[in-house]
Amino acid sequence: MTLVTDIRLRRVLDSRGNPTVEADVLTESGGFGRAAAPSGASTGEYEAIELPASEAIAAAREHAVPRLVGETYAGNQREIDAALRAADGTDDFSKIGANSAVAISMAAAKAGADVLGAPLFQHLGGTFRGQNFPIPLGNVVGGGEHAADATDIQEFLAAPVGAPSVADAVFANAAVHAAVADLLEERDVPSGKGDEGAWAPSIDDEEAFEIVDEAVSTVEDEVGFEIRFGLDVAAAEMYDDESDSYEYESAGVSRDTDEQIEYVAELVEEYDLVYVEDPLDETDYDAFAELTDEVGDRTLVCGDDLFVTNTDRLQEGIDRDAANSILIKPNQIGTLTDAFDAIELATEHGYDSVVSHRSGETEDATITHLAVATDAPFIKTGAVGGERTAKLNELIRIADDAT
Ligand SMILES: O=C(O)[C@@H](CO)OP(=O)(O)O
Ligand SMILES: [Mg+2]
Repeated sequence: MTLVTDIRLRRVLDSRGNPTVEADVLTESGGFGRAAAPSGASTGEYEAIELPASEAIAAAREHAVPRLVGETYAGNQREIDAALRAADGTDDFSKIGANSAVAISMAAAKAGADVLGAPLFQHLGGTFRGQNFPIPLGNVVGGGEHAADATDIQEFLAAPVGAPSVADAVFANAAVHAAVADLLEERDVPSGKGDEGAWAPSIDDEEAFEIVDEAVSTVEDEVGFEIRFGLDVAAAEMYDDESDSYEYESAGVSRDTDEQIEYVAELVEEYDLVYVEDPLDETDYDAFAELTDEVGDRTLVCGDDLFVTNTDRLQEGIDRDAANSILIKPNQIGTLTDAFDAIELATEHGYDSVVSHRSGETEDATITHLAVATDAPFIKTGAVGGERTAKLNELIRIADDAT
């Protein structure tokens, strides 16, 4: 029934206005799945390779499509993803592009779910999924690679940890986003938005901490449940190899590795941060381990560029006690199978998984289903903006049993 009978690939727009790969997968019994690849700006050095969309499409048509059509079953995700890997033949999908691979992988999963008549999260995670929901981490202020002339820290993320329901959590993050706008206006700070819809004012990190802290407290008082916040430092982007230091350009501050560890530990303390992603360079397992030793009992120390959803890199982190959570981005590794394997390895070793969007996104909501399917405690997918609300609204629908 789920025999793949056709795969169509096309270029569509992502949220930054760049071309990305969209895949349609059709099956023998009329099953249909469509998915599109997202795209990062602060990409990790060890990520799978994204090719220009037209190149990725041409390569996938030549090498992957003939191996999948008439040969594989959309209901068998491991078989689909193994065929994609075999068609590519490299470790990093540099032949067909991780963008083609992930679009086909996700579209096949949707086609499989369509034939079975099950919601995608249930097809991926089994019949007992759909009872627990991830807490959304909402980007409310940001800079780094996502906006010019804004904060050095890439993302300040609202975390409605005490929300009684998914919808309450989603609306709380939007309210924090709105409260930040009010505070910026009070301070006469003009602001546009960055790639993920977060405010991107021309302020330094210190001022951003004050504003986000106040916005979170204000909304917490309004809604009556606990809201905390966290960070994606994206420290690899500010790390300078030659001087072995972290350069905070808007504040005009430079920190060596020990100072960076102390600085982040102090931030965790002062703001009771619930989450700290990529606080250190993507190659520095030792520094990650030191910080985790200091604050890992109080906060999630999450590896994004450090682990790049790769089980080898995660295993190394586990062996070295480098962190206590992993960011999961299917396009960083190329297939849903690989993303699942990373989540399973993480869970086995007590690491929390945070399923994540990219800064360049589409209306595709596969990551929401992946988060529910794997019982991930958090999902990072912005707070506002159509390509972000596509995921958040899907989460509300899943919780409402309406997918
Ligand atoms: O660093 C990150 O975590 C992501 C998503 O927020 O950004 P990008 O997609 O640019 O890598
Ligand atoms: Mg990150």
